[in-house]
Parts: sequence; C-alpha cells; structure tokens
Amino acid sequence: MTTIQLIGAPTDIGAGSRGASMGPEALRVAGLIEMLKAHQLNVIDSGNLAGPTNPWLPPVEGYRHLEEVAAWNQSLHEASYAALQQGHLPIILGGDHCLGIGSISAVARYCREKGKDLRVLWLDAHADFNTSELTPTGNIHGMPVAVLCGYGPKQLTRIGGRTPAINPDVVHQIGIRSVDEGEKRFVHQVGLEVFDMRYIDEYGMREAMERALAGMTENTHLHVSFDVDFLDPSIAPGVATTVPGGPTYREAQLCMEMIADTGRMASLDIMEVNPAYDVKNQTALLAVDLVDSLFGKSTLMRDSK
Ligand SMILES: NC(=[NH2+])NCCC[C@H](N)C(=O)O
Ligand SMILES: [Mn+2]
Repeated sequence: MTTIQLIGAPTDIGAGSRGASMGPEALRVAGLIEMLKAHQLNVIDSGNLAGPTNPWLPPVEGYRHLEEVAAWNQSLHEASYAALQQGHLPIILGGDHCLGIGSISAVARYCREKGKDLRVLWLDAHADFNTSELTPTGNIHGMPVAVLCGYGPKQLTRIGGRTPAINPDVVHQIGIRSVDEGEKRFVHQVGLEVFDMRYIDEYGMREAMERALAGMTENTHLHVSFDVDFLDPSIAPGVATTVPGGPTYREAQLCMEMIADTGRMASLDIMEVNPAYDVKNQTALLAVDLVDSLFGKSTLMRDSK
C-alpha cells in the first residue's frame, strides 16, 4: 500500500505577491487528505516546515530574498529526500514555485542513488527558466527550472549535492504561455521540451501528453510539478500570476488522467495556490479535484476497476 507524505511549505518567499504562504492550509481545508484516503492510500501529514519570514524587500543583484529562498529550499530538500528514502510518495504543498528547487533536487538525488530514470512534468503557464540577468522581476519563482539545470547562484544550484541537479532533457513542460524575451532564447538554447498553449491548440492535450509521457519504463520515477497557474484563470483565479488562455477543466482532467494511466508518478508538487486571490477556496478545491484524477479517479464510462 502506497504511503503518501504531505509536506507543507508555507511561504511566498520567491513570489512577487504575497499569499502563497497560505496554500498548504487551503489545500487541506479543501479536503486533500480525505480525497487521498478515499483512494485507499495511507496518508501521513507531516505538517508544515518552518523557515524565514518574508522580509518583503526589493531584488538585490537580480534576486529577491536569495538567502531566505535558499533556507526554505534546503529544508524542503531534506524533508522530501527523507520521505523518499522511507519509500513514501511525497506531496509538497506550496508555497510558491521556487520550492521546486528543494523538491526536485531531492527527487533527483534519490533517483541517482537508486539508479532510477527521472522524468519531470512541469505543468505551468510559465517556463520558470529565468536567471538574474534575464529576469524582469528578480522573483525566484520564475527561476527554479534554470536553477535545477545548473544556471543560478551557487546557494541554490548546490542544493542536493550535485550541480546541475538535473539535465534539461528530463523536463517536459505543458501549458506554457508566458515566457520573458531573454528567457525564451535561453529555453531554446538548452533545448527544453515545451508543449506550449499554441501546441495544445493545434494538436490537442492528448497529443502533447502522449509525447511528454513517451518512452517511460518500469524504471522511470515520474515527478509532477503542478503550478496551479497552469489552469485557465476563469476556473483557477486563486494564483498571483494569472495568464489568460490556459487549459480548460476538461483539458486539465485529461492531462491528469493520462498521467494516472502511466502508473509511474512517484512524487508531486502542488504549487502557487494563493488564497488571497481566490474566491471561496475554489482554486484549492479544483486542485484537489484534479489531484484526485492524478491518483486515478475516473469519471469515465469505461472505468472498470
Ligand atoms: N512560478 C511562477 N508563478 N512564475 C512566474 C514567473 C513570472 C515571470 N516570468 C518572472 O520571472 O517574474
Ligand atoms: Mn511556476
């Protein structure tokens, strides 16, 4: 029986607006634990990590709150790695998406040690591939993928003991529709695989997901990093950096169901839920509904189990 371990990381330290620090509790209030238990999963809620408060200062040399971001990610790295070592499936409750650094560096370290092939599905409106030279904001939640690939300050790129923590070819991004100018060039330069909204418009979510999930084996550890701003803001207003033109409810469901069908998901981030922007917790409720599908809820007639 799979044991899920929830790890809350209540911080907005990498964001440009406050409020993602309330995300972990919003997800719990929305029924995350009860939903997981209904899948006959063991659930351990290890509560929330502690870390520095948000000093709410402007960027320094292209980074906002670098030391605090490093502290949060170091402790998330340790907690996520410990959960994986115990054989648990960690679910990280963000918090802003800078926390992908701590979470995914832990998964990468675990995979290296176990000889597993890592694949990261990055569901997001943004590529999060900025550096201090490229960023228009200095907000580190716009940088985690670049940091994981070794581009960034050493306080962050060294978390997890190997730099780079991952190679760009393990990352497959879905739903992207907001990439800064310099960031775009850099994404092309390193050859990130991006199924952006234009791709999804032209070929559909099914084709995008088939490609993003292709080639996995028994030995693949699939990590899903779900930034809730992936979703269209009309259904998910509770995020700080909304971008119009995201996946609809049905497209998002299909995305989750296709991941569930692989049976390979072994760790998950749920990031950027921001109750300060939400209406009656609907974004957290929707995230829980979609994660329900990620764990195999089927609304389909063909459901046979
Ligand atoms: N995880 C996120 N919400 N990232 C938004 C990043 C927005 C913008 N590209 C920036 O770097 O500031
Ligand atoms: Mn993001």
